[in-house]
Amino acid sequence: MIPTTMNQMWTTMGSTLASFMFVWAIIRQYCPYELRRFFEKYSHRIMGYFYPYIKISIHEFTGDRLKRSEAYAAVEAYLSSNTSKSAKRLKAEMVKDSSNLVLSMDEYERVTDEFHGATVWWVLTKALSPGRSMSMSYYPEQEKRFYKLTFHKKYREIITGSYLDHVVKEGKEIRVRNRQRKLYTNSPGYKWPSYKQTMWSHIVFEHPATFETMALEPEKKKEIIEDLVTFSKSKDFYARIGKAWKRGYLLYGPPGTGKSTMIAAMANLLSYDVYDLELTAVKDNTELRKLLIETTSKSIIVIEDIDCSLDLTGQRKKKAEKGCVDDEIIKASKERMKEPKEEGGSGSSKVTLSGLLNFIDGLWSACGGERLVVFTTNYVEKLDPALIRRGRMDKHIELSYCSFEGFKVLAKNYLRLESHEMFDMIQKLMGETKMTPADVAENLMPKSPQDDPERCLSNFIQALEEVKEEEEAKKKAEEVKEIAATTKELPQENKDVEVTECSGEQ
Ligand SMILES: Nc1ncnc2c1ncn2[C@@H]1O[C@H](COP(=O)(O)OP(=O)(O)OP(=O)(O)O)[C@@H](O)[C@H]1O
Ligand SMILES: [Mg+2]
Repeated sequence: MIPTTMNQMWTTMGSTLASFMFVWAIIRQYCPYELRRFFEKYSHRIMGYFYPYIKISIHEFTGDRLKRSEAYAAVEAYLSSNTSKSAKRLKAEMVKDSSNLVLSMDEYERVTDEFHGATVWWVLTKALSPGRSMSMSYYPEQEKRFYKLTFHKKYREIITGSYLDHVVKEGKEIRVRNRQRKLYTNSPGYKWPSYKQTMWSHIVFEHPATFETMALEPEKKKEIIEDLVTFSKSKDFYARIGKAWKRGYLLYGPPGTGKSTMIAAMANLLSYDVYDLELTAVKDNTELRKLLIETTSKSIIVIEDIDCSLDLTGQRKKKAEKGCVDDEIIKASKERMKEPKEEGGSGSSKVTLSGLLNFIDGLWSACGGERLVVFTTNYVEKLDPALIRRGRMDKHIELSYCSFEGFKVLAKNYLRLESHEMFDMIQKLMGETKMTPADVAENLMPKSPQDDPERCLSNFIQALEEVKEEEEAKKKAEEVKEIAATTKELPQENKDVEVTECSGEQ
């Protein structure tokens, strides 16, 4: 009895559908456009009464088509991790910079997911993009891809209330876990517009430096780490106080004191990407702004040796004296550009101090959020105060010569020694000399297989003694020079006195 009823039901449904399709084909063929639209609209409504399922689409690109949707990327990550076991047709891709094949569901593949008793179906679909206009012709993608989520209307609240949040949250976590961090640099001589969608080139960021391996006083290290971690967790705080979620760090100190190493340690601590901005390769302020817009959140924007990048020092004073600041800087930059450049340099940077100031904390700098801006310099006193004032460069960190505490970190890293009888001697010598962490590290490095920790330590003591002797000799030479200068000046002073006296007598 039941099979007969089922058969009858299927037959009725089939014939109804066939009639509907027939009518629809006729309407499509012969009806004017307005009537077709009208029919489409109402047929969807009618279908809505009988069709118990709800569909949600998550498109790959957002409205302006320049930026990939974060929701799409999160869903993609969620599905490739959670459903690749159940999908029957999988796509294997060698993701750029990765050595492994990454599996994800193939187009039109349908996978099922369960959440708190609700069953949902995901399909990856594509449709032709309506934006195949001339203006978009240089974008290679012409197809709109989107995920379609289907579920019964009785689960509406669960799905829209918590399932979608769960998918996006888990997808984002998966992306952060699997993410290979990148080191970006701006390519000189870049032409815009071009087939490339970004002005940055990148490689995988693989620097091994960490705060643990950095030679730094423990309190200073702790303070910097706490500052960074607090920043990374302060999204709500920055929103509450009405400030863009970014922070500036100025790292200054002599060469070889660990400024670049600290940037790598910062990136590793927070799992941020690094944008190493070569300012001399940036054509002008507009290009600088474009570069800024293209940086992503969770990143560190670095300008190394800011004092050498462009002639940005003390230009504000000249403004008051000579008029237009920009003209002065452009002139200075041009002079610099006449000098032989490294290969690849654009040789025509017109970036100005005001452009750079806007880059750091102008209106555009707020887009994206969660970014650190780091400047390094060997000569902090050369920089324009406007560039490094608090608010732009919020934290100034001086990296200086190696302390005994710093040496202990390096001895642990390089020689696996936490203490040794020679340490007292080293502590005394380090108190009397100035050696950069880079030099200490080099001296502790074993140079041959026979170099055991003791030999490395005695080599280091020898190096310290040599530095001490050099410093003492230099000091003595300076003292001699000073004495010579004063004794040279003396007769001159006496002569003046004599002349005065003579003239007084006359
Ligand atoms: N504080 C430090 N802790 C551990 N290693 C250090 C430290 N400072 C320097 N080094 C070692 O010295 C090398 C040079 O350091 P780094 O490039 O960070 O110096 P820098 O301050 O950026 O120099 P410059 O001003 O010339 O750019 C690094 O490869 C690192 O191994
Ligand atoms: Mg450096």
